[in-house]
Amino acid sequence: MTAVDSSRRQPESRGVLRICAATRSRPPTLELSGIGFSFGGAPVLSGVDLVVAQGERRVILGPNGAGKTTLFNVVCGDYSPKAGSIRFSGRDITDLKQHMRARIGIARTYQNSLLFDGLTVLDNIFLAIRGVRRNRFSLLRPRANDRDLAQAREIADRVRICHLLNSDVRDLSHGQRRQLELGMALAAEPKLLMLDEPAAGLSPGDRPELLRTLHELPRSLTLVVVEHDMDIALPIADIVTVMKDGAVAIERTPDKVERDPAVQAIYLGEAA
Ligand SMILES: Nc1ncnc2c1ncn2[C@@H]1O[C@H](COP(=O)(O)OP(=O)(O)OP(=O)(O)O)[C@@H](O)[C@H]1O
Repeated sequence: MTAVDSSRRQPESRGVLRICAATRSRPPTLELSGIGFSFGGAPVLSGVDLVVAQGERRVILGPNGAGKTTLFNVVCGDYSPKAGSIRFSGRDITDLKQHMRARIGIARTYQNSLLFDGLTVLDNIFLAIRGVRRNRFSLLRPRANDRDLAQAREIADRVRICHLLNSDVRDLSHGQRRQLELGMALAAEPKLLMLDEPAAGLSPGDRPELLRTLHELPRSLTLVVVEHDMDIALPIADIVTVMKDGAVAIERTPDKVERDPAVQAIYLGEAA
């Protein structure tokens, strides 16, 4: 992890800076500095500083309403921050449009499914690939040896649903739909992948599958994950950021999170 402005950091962050020398030595992929956002007059994010190194797995925890999803929306361009700046691979993207952020390598999933019901798994991934290509408006039916179709099959394999290629997505289980969403986010070949509660609603049987898929993602990919389920969150995290009241409250390595009294106090609604 790399500090945006070490003079403004909480004392808790210094331990992480020492511990995470491995990730600190890599260049930052995502740098948020002083991010502020409000709905109407109600502040939701204030002074959020966050730096995620290339290839790092960052998990963001925090109680309901802490601002985690809003932060995702600001990074991906769904919302414009009212204050602060966003840098991606060294480039200031604070004012860049959402579709351009996707094109330069930022992909995300949402808490709720965003799939093309009525189409097959293969069609969904194929359309996600074509959606980020410059020639995406081609009306020609793809040939059997189409490069994008081959890539769609590879992605289905990577997210463990290659046996479902010809299934209508309406017939998939919730867990299979979440795996497909992950595949569709990977279709853009992102540098930064942001997953919003990937384990939400998964059955106990689906969780190990998700965990395996996340572990197998290439280490060149930077991952930022909001997840309430500690059994998913902690095994994949290099660093855990805990948010409270729209700000970063704590940064820890995953081994220090579960028994940390300050983290427990945040979840129990006490002063940290
Ligand atoms: N569209 C909106 N309009 C007004 N207020 C909103 C809107 N979306 C979120 N909020 C408020 O902003 C705050 C932060 O919400 P957000 O969804 O970012 O929190 P979160 O940490 O992701 O919570 P959860 O874990 O429940 O998903 C909450 O108080 C929420 O009620």
